[in-house]
Amino acid sequence: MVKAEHIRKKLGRREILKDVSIFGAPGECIGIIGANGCGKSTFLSILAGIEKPDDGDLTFFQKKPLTDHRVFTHMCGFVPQGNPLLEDLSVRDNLALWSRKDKKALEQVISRFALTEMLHLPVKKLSGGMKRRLSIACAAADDVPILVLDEPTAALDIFFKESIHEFIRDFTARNGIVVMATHDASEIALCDRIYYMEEGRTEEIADTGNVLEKIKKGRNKHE
Ligand SMILES: Nc1ncnc2c1ncn2[C@@H]1O[C@H](COP(=O)(O)OP(=O)(O)OP(=O)(O)O)[C@@H](O)[C@H]1O
Repeated sequence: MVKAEHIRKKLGRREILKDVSIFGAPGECIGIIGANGCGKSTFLSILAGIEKPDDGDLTFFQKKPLTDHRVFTHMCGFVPQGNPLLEDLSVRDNLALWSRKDKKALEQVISRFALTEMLHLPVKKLSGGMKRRLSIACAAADDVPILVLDEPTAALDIFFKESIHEFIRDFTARNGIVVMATHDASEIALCDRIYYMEEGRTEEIADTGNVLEKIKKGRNKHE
């Protein structure tokens, strides 16, 4: 399982995260929603080991990543909001760079993400949708049990969106845990558990039918 408890984080002088807690069991897709700038990306980068929290704790399947950083590497794949790929390198080289897998296992990832045709291409020649798909393939290449995705399908067309949603469904069906920030209603529908973030705090939303109403209220408060 994934557990974040009472995470706090200051950026500059502002305390962006004041008390953020989430829980995810194997096979669950966890959604983090909330208005722009509420701190979703900051929290996800802590969950993926990119940033350190000022306070609070993380547990990944009884292991403590904050005291043993290797736990992040072995258990967690991360797709940040921006493009993490090296643009001048080929698709194959990006996959090899991100993964510790042997050649045979890598071939399976290439086939699962339908990347065969473009392996030799430099990343800079790919469309935005293909780059996103490749970023997720890189994050998932090592068969990690946890995937942290920051707005995985933002700005993608319906075809790419659906192919990434299919991957998320397949990953959780194989008992993986996905934690993702999203503003997308079709993605919210994929989630088994949803946390609403506002003013640096999270609240689990029991009635997922209420989600859009909640976002609207939060937005009005800030206008
Ligand atoms: N390095 C930094 N120093 C100071 N403030 C920062 C820094 N990085 C981000 N912030 C601020 O922290 C707040 C939270 O940003 P964050 O990107 O985590 O929000 P978000 O919920 O992911 O937003 P969005 O939905 O737009 O992606 C924002 O107000 C942002 O301006």
